[in-house]
Amino acid sequence: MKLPITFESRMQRLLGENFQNFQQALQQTPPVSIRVNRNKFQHNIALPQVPWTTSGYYLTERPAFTLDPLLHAGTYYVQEASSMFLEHALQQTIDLNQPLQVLDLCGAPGGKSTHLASLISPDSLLVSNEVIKSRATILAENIAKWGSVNVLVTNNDPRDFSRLTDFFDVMVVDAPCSGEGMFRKDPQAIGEWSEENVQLCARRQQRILSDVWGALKPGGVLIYSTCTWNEAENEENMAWLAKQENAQPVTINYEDCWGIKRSALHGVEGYRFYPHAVQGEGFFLAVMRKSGEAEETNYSSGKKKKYKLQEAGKKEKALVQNWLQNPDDFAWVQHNETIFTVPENLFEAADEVYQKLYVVYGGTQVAEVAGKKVKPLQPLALSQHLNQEAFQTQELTLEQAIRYLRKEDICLGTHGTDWVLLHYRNRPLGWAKQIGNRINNYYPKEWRIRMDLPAELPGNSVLQ
Ligand SMILES: C[S@@+](CC[C@H](N)C(=O)[O-])C[C@H]1O[C@@H](n2cnc3c(N)ncnc32)[C@H](O)[C@@H]1O
Repeated sequence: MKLPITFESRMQRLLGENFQNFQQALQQTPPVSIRVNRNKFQHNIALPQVPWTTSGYYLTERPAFTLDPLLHAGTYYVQEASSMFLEHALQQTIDLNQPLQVLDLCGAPGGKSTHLASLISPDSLLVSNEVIKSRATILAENIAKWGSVNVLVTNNDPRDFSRLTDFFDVMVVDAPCSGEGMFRKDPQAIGEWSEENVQLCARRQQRILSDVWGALKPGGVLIYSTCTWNEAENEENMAWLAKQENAQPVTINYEDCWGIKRSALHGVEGYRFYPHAVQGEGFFLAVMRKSGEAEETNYSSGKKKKYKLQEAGKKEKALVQNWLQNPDDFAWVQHNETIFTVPENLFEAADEVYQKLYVVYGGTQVAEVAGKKVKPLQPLALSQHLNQEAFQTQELTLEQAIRYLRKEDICLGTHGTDWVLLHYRNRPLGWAKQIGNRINNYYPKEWRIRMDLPAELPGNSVLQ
């Protein structure tokens, strides 16, 4: 691997005697890791654990993830191990049992957002944002697969968040960066690297931070991360924020044996992940707290409030409400023919977000209703709150599951005239409609597996 000279000399200065180990580590195969959705998969997992999270595991090799139906069922997410340090950083800075309003500003494809969705309490709201439209669609797909109901996916520019003053208790900014920490995993990134691009990224990150800073409550916490090592995009940006916006650095404690390097510059602390010292890719994280104290949130303006979220019609709701467990815990909302839910106690906060931002996906999409015709929607199949007893279910073999996920015809040898919830290893994958002895495949076209199949399908899921 040929590294740019200016990058090499900077790393030499940063790492001193460890530089040679660093260079050697860059020649090795990157570790592979997954994070398990404990709301969907509770069994013991006999794999080595990522030390800074309770749900991350290392695999010994990279399997063909796309051909594992359990990935599509949202039982795990393929995520680089260093990034999972977010969990430890959050646990050290905030009480995750209390109701929180959390923003993941640079959310796609969804690694940190699905992690946050697992960490926050059920009465907390996560707004997961992505500025690039096509990437926001992928983010929404991954959120729907994870199956949490308390997440809204938005597609907004950071500056739009100025409409939500003092709204969030926690803000995660996993900023677009020059990607030095990804050189091993993605050698193409080396060709795109330049000192000018580093400076450009650093300025863009400052712009992003000042655009969203007003949306963080006084006393709230910012978690800033990048997958790069230069100081301009990391400690220097945090020092700039401390000076510019009156933010205080927060110290994170952790085990020395984890191999994470603590850095300090201009009084700001950061946490650095190098491939020769940790089992993971390059990563930087810092935590800052906004000065001041939050005031109690009060959404009502005194006048009779006009909501953007419209209650579902009584008749429509009656047709579908037993499709979720504990239906009274949810506000049932209707937009045209689509019925979806958000947790009842988050309705006001969710409505505020719908009023101020462009929400591309919210809560759990349950059904489309037209007259007496109802069609269950894919996110319902993957929801953590689905009431499976309301449906006929059918277990698929691996081959049938892959055919279903490719949106091909499948033959089950069954008869009937109803919706069928298809399972793989007891976990819902999606819907089909039985019409006589035929099965209509309702897997979303945009989500289908497109890769060519190998001569033989891999027998085991990584979760076995
Ligand atoms: C490092 S990636 C985020 C990865 C994500 N947090 C995860 O864990 O899966 C950075 C994201 O920032 C988005 N982005 C690019 N330019 C941006 C900008 N000017 N403002 C906000 N986000 C931006 C990119 O589209 C990309 O999805």
